[in-house]
Order: sequence, then C-alpha cells, then structure tokens
Amino acid sequence: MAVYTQVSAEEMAAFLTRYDTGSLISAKGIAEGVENSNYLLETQREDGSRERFILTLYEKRVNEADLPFFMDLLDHLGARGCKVPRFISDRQGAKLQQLAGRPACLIEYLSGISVTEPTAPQAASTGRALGELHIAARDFSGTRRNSLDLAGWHDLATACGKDFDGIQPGLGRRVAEELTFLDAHWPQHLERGVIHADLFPDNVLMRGDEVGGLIDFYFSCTDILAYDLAITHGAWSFSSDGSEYRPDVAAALVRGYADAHGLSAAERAAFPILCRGAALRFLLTRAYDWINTPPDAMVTRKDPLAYLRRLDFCAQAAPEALLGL
Ligand SMILES: Nc1ncnc2c1ncn2[C@@H]1O[C@H](COP(=O)(O)OP(=O)(O)O)[C@@H](O)[C@H]1O
Ligand SMILES: N[C@@H](CCOP(=O)(O)O)C(=O)O
Repeated sequence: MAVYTQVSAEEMAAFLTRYDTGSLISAKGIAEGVENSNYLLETQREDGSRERFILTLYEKRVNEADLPFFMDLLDHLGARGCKVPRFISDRQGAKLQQLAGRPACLIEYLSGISVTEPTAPQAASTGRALGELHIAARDFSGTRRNSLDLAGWHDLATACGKDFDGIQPGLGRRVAEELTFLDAHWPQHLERGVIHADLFPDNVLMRGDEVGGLIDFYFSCTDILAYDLAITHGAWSFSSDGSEYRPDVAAALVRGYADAHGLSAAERAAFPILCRGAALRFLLTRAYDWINTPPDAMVTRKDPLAYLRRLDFCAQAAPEALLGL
C-alpha cells in the first residue's frame, strides 16, 4: 500500500478550496505504486457534475526541484496528442502545493486499467505509444540528468554492499561482474532524448487493447531512447517473477515502437546490452528498497530477484530473441 502520508478528509477538503474543482465528496488511498502517496478524489460542482482527480504527495525519490520539469513535459506531450495527465493549476495558477508537510499536486484522472498479464496486442499499442512519446518530446527544451544511470548503479551497488548476499548468496559478486561488463560495453553514441524510464504495465492505463493513458513520469529524464524501449521490454515481456520470457509480447512491443519511431541498426545491435542495463537498474533499486524499507512500512516491497532472472536471461539470449525478429 503506497500511502506514506495520511491526509485527513478535512485537510483534503480545505486543500481543494484553492481549486475550481467543486467540493470533495470522496477520497480513497490508492494501494498501487511504491514511490509516492496517491489518493483518488471525487468532487462535485454546484451543477451536480462530478469529476475525479489524483492527489499525489511526493515522498522518497522525487526531488521537489524536478517537479517543474515533469509538469512542463506533460503539458508539452499533452499538447502534441500524447495521452498523459495534466497537472491542475489552482486559482492563482500554482500547480505545486504543500499538504501535510509534503510537496503535493492535483493531477488529471485518466480512465483505464493496468494489466498484469499483458497480451501481444496491448504490447504493440504500448510500443507505439512509447515511440510517439519519443517523437513528441523531440522539441521539448527541458532536460533532466538520469540519476539512475551507470554511475548511479555503481552508487546503489556500493550502498547495498554486503547486504546483497542476505537477499541471495553470491548476488554482490554477480552485480559487481555485471557492472564491470556494462562499464566496458555501455553504448555512447545512440540517439538521446526525453525518456519515460519506468513504463511498466502498471504505468499504462489500457482501454481494451489500446493505450488510454501513460502515467507516472517521475523517473523521466534525458537518456538513450532505445534504453527506454529496453526498460519497457523487460517489464512487459516476462512473467512478473522473471522466470518466463514471452517472445510474442516482446516482438509486438518492439514492432509497435519501430513502426511509430523507427529503430536503427545501431540501436538493434546495442539492444541486448541495453536490456542488461535495464534489468540491473531495477534489480538495484529493488535490492536497495528491500534492504532499507522498514518492516512496518505500508508498502509491498518488490522482489529484486525477479530482475536477476531477467538479467540472466538477457545475458545469454540471442539478440534476435530479444528483439523478436
Ligand atoms: N493520472 C492518473 N489517472 C488515473 N489513475 C492514476 C493516475 N495517476 C496514478 N494513478 C493510479 O495510482 C497508482 C499509483 O500511481 P503511480 O504514479 O504509479 O505511483 P508511484 O509513483 O507511487 O509508483 C497507479 O497505479 C494508478 O492506479
Ligand atoms: N517500476 C519499478 C518501481 C517504481 O514503481 P512505480 O509504481 O512507480 O512504477 C519496479 O517495478 O521496480
């Protein structure tokens, strides 16, 4: 359950008086997610019409100074037809607020369902949506360094240190070997731009086989575009515990992306390395959270070993198998 900060109904009702949203009629903590506290709010206007909103209080990894980048990015993408939620301005034009001692924003609600067992047609739509996002972001002027890049992975590995082997004996050595490999092979000259960097199935709201919304841009940053496809590939093309590879889903995702955006020969050649980096990145953040989440925290820790299995698979798979060619 990702509600780190409890907000009373009275505090929420008072918060909403800053906006032209009508008054609060219901509020529910949202169980999904691990990074921030999220509430689903429903409001009613004087004419009786109702509307839903997401209230997010920023915790953990989101730096308040990065919020303007995310807000401007979503405005930019929304204006170019991408299905992304807008941050709502209050009557004074402010999008960023303070609530219960945390930075907080009111966000447009998008309907749709996050699938847990993605199908090939859903992966194809998601690949297309990711390609369209990369194209729409080409003329976005904002930039944000990816703090979870190769250097950031080294920092996380150092922070986990000896605790890795409490998760699984030998894990520390495996991570160190992989970092050495990636230091030597990480591609330097692929096309860069704004990437989502966390396009897991829970961050895509599906309507049937079509994408109804892309959410949770709080890791978005400037990095290699094909690395974003590799992250999405790792999240969509395996069973959630990482034990089973789904080549049909992988092929549909890559084809959808290539149709919308294109995928160069250099990007295809580097794809196995990018997949290994993507698997290691999530192994590391999950391992760090596994080690550092207090036992009484109201959040379900995610299994780092599910990403070790993906890493092992990607390290031995033929490039054609990963690309679904
Ligand atoms: N704009 C939105 N529209 C509809 N549902 C949303 C929206 N933003 C978040 N949610 C819901 O809240 C959940 C958690 O949001 P998310 O941004 O993924 O949290 P976290 O950053 O903590 O991982 C999502 O899985 C989704 O169910
Ligand atoms: N997708 C990451 C964790 C970030 O959580 P999200 O709910 O913001 O997507 C993972 O699965 O490790």
